[in-house]
Order: sequence, then C-alpha cells, then structure tokens
Amino acid sequence: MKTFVQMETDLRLESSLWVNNRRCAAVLTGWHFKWSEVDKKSRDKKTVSVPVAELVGVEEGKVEVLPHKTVEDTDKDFTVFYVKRSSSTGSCGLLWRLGRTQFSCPSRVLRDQWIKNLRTAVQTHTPLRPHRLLVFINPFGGKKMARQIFHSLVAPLFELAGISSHVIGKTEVFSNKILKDNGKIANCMVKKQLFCVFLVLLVTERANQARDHLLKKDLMGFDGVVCVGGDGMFSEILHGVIGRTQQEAGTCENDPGVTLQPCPLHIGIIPAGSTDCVCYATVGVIDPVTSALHIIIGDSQPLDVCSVHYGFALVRYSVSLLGYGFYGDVLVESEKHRWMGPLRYDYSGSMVYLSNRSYTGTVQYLPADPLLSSPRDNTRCLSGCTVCSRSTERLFPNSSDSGSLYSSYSGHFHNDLEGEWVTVEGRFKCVSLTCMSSSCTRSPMGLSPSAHLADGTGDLVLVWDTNPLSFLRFLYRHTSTDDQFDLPFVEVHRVKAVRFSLAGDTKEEGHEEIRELSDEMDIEAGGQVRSGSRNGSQQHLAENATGRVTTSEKKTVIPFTCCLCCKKPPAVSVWNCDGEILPFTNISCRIHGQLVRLYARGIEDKAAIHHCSQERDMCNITYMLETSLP
Ligand SMILES: CCCCCCCCCCCCC/C=C/[C@@H](O)[C@H](COP(=O)(O)O)NC(=O)CCCCCCCCCCCCCCC
Ligand SMILES: Nc1ncnc2c1ncn2[C@@H]1O[C@H](COP(=O)(O)OP(=O)(O)O)[C@@H](O)[C@H]1O
Ligand SMILES: [Ca+2]
Repeated sequence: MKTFVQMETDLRLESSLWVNNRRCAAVLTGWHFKWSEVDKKSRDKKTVSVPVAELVGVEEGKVEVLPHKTVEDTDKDFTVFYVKRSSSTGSCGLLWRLGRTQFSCPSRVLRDQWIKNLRTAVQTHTPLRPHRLLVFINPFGGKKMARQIFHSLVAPLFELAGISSHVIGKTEVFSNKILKDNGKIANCMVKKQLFCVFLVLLVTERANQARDHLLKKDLMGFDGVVCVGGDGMFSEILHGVIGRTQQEAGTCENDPGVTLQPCPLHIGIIPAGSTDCVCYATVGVIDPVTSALHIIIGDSQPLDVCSVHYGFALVRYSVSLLGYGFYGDVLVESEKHRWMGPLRYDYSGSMVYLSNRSYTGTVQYLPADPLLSSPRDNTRCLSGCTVCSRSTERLFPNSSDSGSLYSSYSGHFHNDLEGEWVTVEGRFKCVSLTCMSSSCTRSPMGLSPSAHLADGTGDLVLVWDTNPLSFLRFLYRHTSTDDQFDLPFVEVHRVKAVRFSLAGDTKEEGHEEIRELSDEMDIEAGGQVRSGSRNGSQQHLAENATGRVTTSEKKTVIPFTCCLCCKKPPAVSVWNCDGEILPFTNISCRIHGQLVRLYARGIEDKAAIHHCSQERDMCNITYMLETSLP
C-alpha cells in the first residue's frame, strides 16, 4: 500500500501548458490527466479529464495521424492521444474515437517530464494492455470487407501504439505494405511509443484454420487473439482458445460435469461479419475503431460460455444463440443464400416464417437462483454490472480480489450444478438458449434483454406453438423495446443447464439423416467431436481419449434440404449454434461462468454519459473509470 501511494505521489505532475496558444492548468493525478483553460471566465471553463487507462499514446512533438501520420519534431511540444466518446444513432452503446491534443511546454525539461510521467502512469495502471497479439482475418465474412477494415481503420491505430507485424500464411498485396512499413514502425517503437504491440497477422484461407492454429501452434508470449470477421469467426477463436486451455490444463472437455479452466488469452473482435452479435452485445456498437481502441487499452470483459454435449462428447461451445425450431430452420435456409451476404437472414427468416412450422420436444432445465436475478427484472447488463461482479465473487470464491484477472485464475471455480430439474414437453415454434442478451442491429435489445454477460447463467426462451400472427408479434417485439416475453405463449427461464430430446418416437423424417451424420462423426467413448463450417465443406475433427486427432473433409449434409417446398412439413428441426448447424438433436448444455475474457467492457450507458457530460461540462468523460476503479 505504501509503495502504491509513493508511486502515485511520484507520478503526480501539475503545471501550466499551452493548448492552441491558450494557457491551461494541467494536472496528472494517479488516475486522471486533466486540463482546463485558466484565463476563461469560470462559467465558460471546460475541463477535459482523461482517465489514464484511456490514454492511447503520448508522443514527442506535434503529431497528426489523419489522413497520414506526420510528426513536427519540436523540443517543447508533446501530443496526447486518448479515447473520446460520441453517441451513435441506432445502437445502444457509445462510439469511441481517437482524441488528440497537442501541448506546448515552457521548457524541454518539463516536456520530457510530462511524457515520462504520463507513460509511466499508463504502464502502472493498465496491466492488461496487450503487447503481443495474434490477429486472424476472415476475408470472406460479412460483406467481404475484413481486410480493408483492418488495414484502413485498425492498423493505423495500432501503428500509433507501435506495431511490429509478422505475416504468416499466404500473404497478399496489403501484407507487403505491412512488411514494408515494418522497419519504420519498429524504429519508432523503440524510441517513442507509449507501449509496443507486436502483431502476428493471419489471413485465413479456409474455415477452421484459425481454430486449428490456436489448438496446435506455439502461442507462447501472446496476450490475446483478435478476430476480424463475424460471429462464426469469433466462434472459431472461442473453440481454439478454450480447447487449448483445457488441453494444457489436462481437463476433459467432453465431460458435461467437468469444471473447465478459464482461458488466460483475451479475445478481441473487430466486427466484419453478418450479425456481429457478440461484438454488439459486449461493446454496444458495431464499429471497428471502437473495438480497436478497447483492444489497445486492454479492457477486459468476462463472458459466460455454454458447452453443448451429445452424450459424453462435446459438440460445440455457444455464447450467442443456441436455437432449435425457427432459428435452426432460418440457418439451414440461409446457407443456400450465402451469396446475399447479411441479407440472407432476413430473406430466410421471412421464408421460414411463412412456412409456419412447429416441433415437438422435451426440454429439461436446471433453474438458476431466482434471488440473484431474473430475466423479467427489466434490468440491463451494462458496463460495471453489479450482478456480474457479484457472480465473480460467487464463481471464484477463493480469490482475494475477485475483480482481478490473475487472482481469479488462481481461485477454485465453484461448481454449482445442484438443484431440481424442471421438465416441459410439447410443441414449440422455437427453443432458444443464450448466455447473454444477444443484441444486434436487427434486435437492439436482443433475444433476452435482461440477460447478463458474466453471471454464470443463460436464458432459456420457450415459444409454444401459436398462430402465425402471434408468432410475428413475438418476432416483431425483438425490434423495439416492447417486452417479447409478455405474451401467453412465451416463457423465459434463467438457467444453469438445459437438456433437449425429441418427444415420443424419434424415428421421424429428417432425423435419420442426422443420425447418419452423427455416425460419420466418429464418436468414440470419451471422444471429442467438433464440427462446423458454413462454406459448403464441413470439416469434422474427432479426437479420442488418447489425444489422436483425425480430420475428414466431407460434403455438408444439411437435413431437410427441401423443407420449404415439401408438402409435408418436417417433424424435426436442427439446432443453430452461433450460426453453425449442429448434427445432433438430443443435446445437453451447461453454462460455464466467465470462461473467457474479451477486450471489451460491456455496454456503456448513454444516459449516464449524457448526464455526466452536462454536469461537468467536459468533452471527455471519466464515467466508467470512476465507477470501476478503487
Ligand atoms: C419482423 C422482424 C423480426 C426480427 C426478429 C429478429 C430476431 C433477431 C434475433 C437475433 C439473434 C442473434 C443471435 C446471433 C446469432 C449469430 O451467432 C448467428 C451467426 O452470425 P454470423 O452469420 O454473423 O456469423 N446468426 C444467426 O444465426 C442469424 C439469426 C438471425 C435470425 C434473423 C431472423 C430474421 C427474421 C425475420 C423474420 C421476418 C418475418 C417477416 C414475415 C413477413
Ligand atoms: N478463408 C476462409 N474461407 C472460407 N470460410 C472461412 C474462411 N475463414 C473463416 N471461414 C469461416 O467462415 C464462416 C463465416 O465467417 P464470419 O466471419 O462469421 O462471417 P459471417 O458473419 O458473414 O457469417 C465462419 O464459420 C468461419 O469458420
Ligand atoms: Ca449469462
């Protein structure tokens, strides 16, 4: 404690500085860098306060980054880059932009003192800033813009932080640029930069390449993995990161009852996909610059993950949507129209809606503690969420400081699969399970608006068979703030685990095909099954208890290919697992609290920011840091 106070005192700096030829009083306290004009009348006075954790770079001289980086190397000036917020229309979170202020000092000595103290403050207060990142770019995701997005919007920001890039895999034109730039960037990294980021870029050439890389290659020294793509790409990274962590810990992923090891590698998402639900639900906006800034400053958001099992074999992990019935059918249909890009979901959604199907099944669930929270309590999981913070203490009870990443990893995970299972049986339009709100641009409040990112539970939504108009009402409510659960044919439950099985005789049309597929997936006792890809060829990876890995490429078998034109509707649907079709119907699922961490901080409340900025007349806001820091 004494050392900490000492450090704070050492870092404190206060002096007059000039911004645009106007004199300002500037102060660096432990946690904030603030400046305000001194010669202004007090009522016009503006104080800009930047949390140290949100400083992006401190450079000598007068530096510009847009449209190109230019440096006027003067003796008495320095430039500070930081996170600046602005609200965005049409999304629930705030856009982050790069703020920049050039300061002039009365002497070079004072200038150097400011630079030194600001940089030391950042290093002291932001231990999770990444230094080495592995970046995977899916060139075929969403509107096929991932490479451009990365190179035009994200790379310049990383360059500010001092990039050294190493390209692996087959490189393309843009890679040459990175390689060419390397020398120049590496130089300033040594001399000037606030902190260094070492990026390894991989542009994928096939589905599951990123996952396989994470499962097999040397990851020594990396702090995090970044994916530039959509939810499918994120899912690959998720599987790679979780799988690798369990491999190294000697944990058997197949056992539905096992406590999985939380993953030390952070995951960053630069959105460039079709739904981008994970990004939207954890950041609040689909914006590559905002996401890049969250990565650069090393934000950390824990996330619950659902493991899906078929008997004693792991099938997949899910975070956003595990949906049977409507969402499964939409996915099957949308695969035929991938060429439409993101619009394929709207087209397929309409087609499947018009086909008016419902399915029988038995759902069993293990309710979560109703005293902790409820899916109908009208709360939102926002940045600094108290429900999630309390869950951290519950999930990692042995850690001394539950908020700290490293201490939580040393604690013992609390295994809570106790309780009484509830069984419901009947005919459903859809059965959905989500670990988080799953908000996205189509549905800004999400599948379950009050779900939490990191509370160790999921929300199970049961939509009983109903007439088409009522079902449309249910769907339509997802697009507004109207409560989609306030309908007589809809139920929502906060759960820790779920099982699903086909009701009655399972030997129905379509199901045989699924069974055939599952036979081909080589499930041995204790064997692990991974499947997936939505690009026409499905790679199955089966790993048995001895660790032997076998892969076999096979043509995608999508059940019910003629589902929309057959006169007789299919009796069995499929599971949509974060955009992947599962080859099994009878599955069991379990939520693993805070299994992974993202470079994000949850959705920042627009209202709180607005209120805050009016009160203090500040163009940059200390809001989050003031709520989350000691
Ligand atoms: C009438 C308007 C109805 C709007 C209903 C909106 C419900 C939206 C729920 C969205 C949940 C999203 C969960 C995320 C899942 C993703 O992991 C996953 C993979 O994403 P990726 O391809 O980017 O990698 N995405 C999906 O599986 C897509 C699910 C999207 C379902 C959209 C359904 C649109 C339905 C439109 C119905 C229109 C009825 C019109 C009747 C005339
Ligand atoms: N080079 C590649 N070629 C084909 N498919 C790929 C490639 N790289 C990744 N994929 C797969 O593409 C799928 C869709 O990617 P994603 O980035 O999520 O886009 P979208 O949001 O449009 O679905 C993912 O399941 C991923 O496994
Ligand atoms: Ca949750």
